[in-house]
Amino acid sequence: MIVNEGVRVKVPASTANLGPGFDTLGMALSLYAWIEMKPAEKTVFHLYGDQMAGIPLDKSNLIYEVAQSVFREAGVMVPELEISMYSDIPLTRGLGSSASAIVGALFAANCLIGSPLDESRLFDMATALEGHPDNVGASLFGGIITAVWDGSHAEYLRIEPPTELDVLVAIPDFQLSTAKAREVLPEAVSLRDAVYNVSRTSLLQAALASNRLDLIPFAMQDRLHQPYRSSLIPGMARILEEATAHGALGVALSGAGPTLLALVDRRKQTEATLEQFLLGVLNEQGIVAEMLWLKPCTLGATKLTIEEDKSFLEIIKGEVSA
Ligand SMILES: Nc1ncnc2c1ncn2[C@@H]1O[C@H](COP(=O)(O)OP(=O)(O)O)[C@@H](O)[C@H]1O
Ligand SMILES: N[C@@H](CCOP(=O)(O)O)C(=O)O
Repeated sequence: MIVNEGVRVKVPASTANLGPGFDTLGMALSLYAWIEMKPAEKTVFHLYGDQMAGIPLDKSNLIYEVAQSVFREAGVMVPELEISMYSDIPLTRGLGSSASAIVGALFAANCLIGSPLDESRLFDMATALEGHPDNVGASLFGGIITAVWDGSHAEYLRIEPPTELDVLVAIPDFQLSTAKAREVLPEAVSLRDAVYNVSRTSLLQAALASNRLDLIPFAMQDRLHQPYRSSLIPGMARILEEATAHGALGVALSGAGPTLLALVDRRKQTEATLEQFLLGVLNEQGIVAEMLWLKPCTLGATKLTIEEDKSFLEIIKGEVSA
């Protein structure tokens, strides 16, 4: 099998659990990570950007481990790698940094050895590693992903995001790991709560697939995880309750939090009011938050052409400022 000299890939962030779609419905967002992977004499890492603090620089690094799982699966040996990564996706905030790292590593490693694994296999491997398909599906395929996972295989349908949909995220200045945010969830829920979520997830998917933004306010609520996680994010309960009165189509915890995400109809021009409301509520609770306006990202993981005369960092600088 041919091992290429090097590959560069770009991967979007994602929001999991979109509205009522707990562990099911994800959307790719216009915030990115870039990875360069090359075979090397000795493994070395170059991590750039404010978001990479604390990431291991040895073979326990997630990107390295995931790449090796691709090589094992394909029956190829590439034991030593030079890995460069730059990311604008904040760590442990509910915007899918781990999913983007897993997908980026799988995709880059597969490209490096001539893409012997198909997308479906990469999706299964990514879901097994992440534990749920919504984040990794969105980062791999882009757009809005509705997915099921049977423990060994993930199946999905990709929905093209409505063109008028904007996304506001409020990213609190504290981390909340997915593992910690899963500990507060109950083992079982009532039939009533299950029906509450099933009906809204069905309506939300149909509304997104048919450009019916007007139905989103009736379909974004959740009873499977948000009520239990609410105590971990001061101000969240009020934001979930009142954001639609301040111009959001709907609001949700992004992934396992602490980021809060609002869906907005661009034509309504409610940006300033909504932003002030979200920030005001969080500030009242003593929480500093970064507010970012994003768009749904229609592209998933993408291989970039390597321009021989440009370094990894030059490419990133060009992309980030574009
Ligand atoms: N580029 C990366 N390289 C190595 N590990 C990463 C990378 N990005 C994320 N991770 C791991 O994923 C963890 C965050 O995952 P998680 O708690 O699921 O939050 P989220 O995915 O929402 O950011 C980080 O603490 C780190 O261990
Ligand atoms: N469905 C998962 C989603 C975790 O997403 P992340 O972006 O916070 O890693 C959950 O809610 O536990």
